[in-house]
Amino acid sequence: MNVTEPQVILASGSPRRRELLGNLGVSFRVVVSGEPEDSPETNPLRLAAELATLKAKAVAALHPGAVIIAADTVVAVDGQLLGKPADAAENRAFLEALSGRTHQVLTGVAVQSGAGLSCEVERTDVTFRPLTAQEIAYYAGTGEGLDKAGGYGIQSVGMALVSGIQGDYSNVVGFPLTLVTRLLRGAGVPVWGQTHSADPDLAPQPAGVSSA
Ligand SMILES: Cc1cn([C@H]2C[C@H](O)[C@@H](COP(=O)(O)OP(=O)(O)OP(=O)(O)O)O2)c(=O)[nH]c1=O
Repeated sequence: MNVTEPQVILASGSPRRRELLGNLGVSFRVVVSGEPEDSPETNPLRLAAELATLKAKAVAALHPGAVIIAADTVVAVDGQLLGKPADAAENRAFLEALSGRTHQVLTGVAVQSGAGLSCEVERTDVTFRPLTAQEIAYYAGTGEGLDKAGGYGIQSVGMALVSGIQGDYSNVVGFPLTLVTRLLRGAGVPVWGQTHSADPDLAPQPAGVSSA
């Protein structure tokens, strides 16, 4: 790492986020905030932004001077919020709610740096094919969805539940790479060796909450 580059901290215990941030060629270390992810917020977009901001600020308070990046993923179907299922029974209930429908995956990304806090939310629409009771019981029995919002993992066995996706795939896995790239570059962190991009979609934008 160049000595003038800011120190980057990923405020997340998620192995998916660690792997995806590594793919961007960013040198970083991991510090998990341990903040409880509790909020009375019922709007999925605002909830994702609020929880990502909470995680980033908790770690920023302990590491002033570093650039902190945090994220939070929530799933919403027909106005119902689905977090991580508590057990296999709740995982089955989530899969029943998602079966044959299109749901929204929203990931809030918060970057705290000397320039302040930037937080935005990326949205991807995912459609599940209609599932039989046997398929729901089978997938819930794998346990794959228990540590994941919505109770499934699109990157693994759960891919077979999905009939369509509209938007950024990496967002569903919990780390929307186009948004992450833009926010990190806006905070002066090189991604693939660059702090700027000719692509207008990747140009730094004013801080705020928006959906794609
Ligand atoms: C829908 C879906 C979610 N997920 C994951 C992404 C997130 O890691 C997780 C949602 O929980 P989060 O609370 O966003 O993240 P986390 O608890 O895993 O990690 P941390 O709070 O420390 O950053 O669900 C998948 O991996 N695949 C999927 O298809």
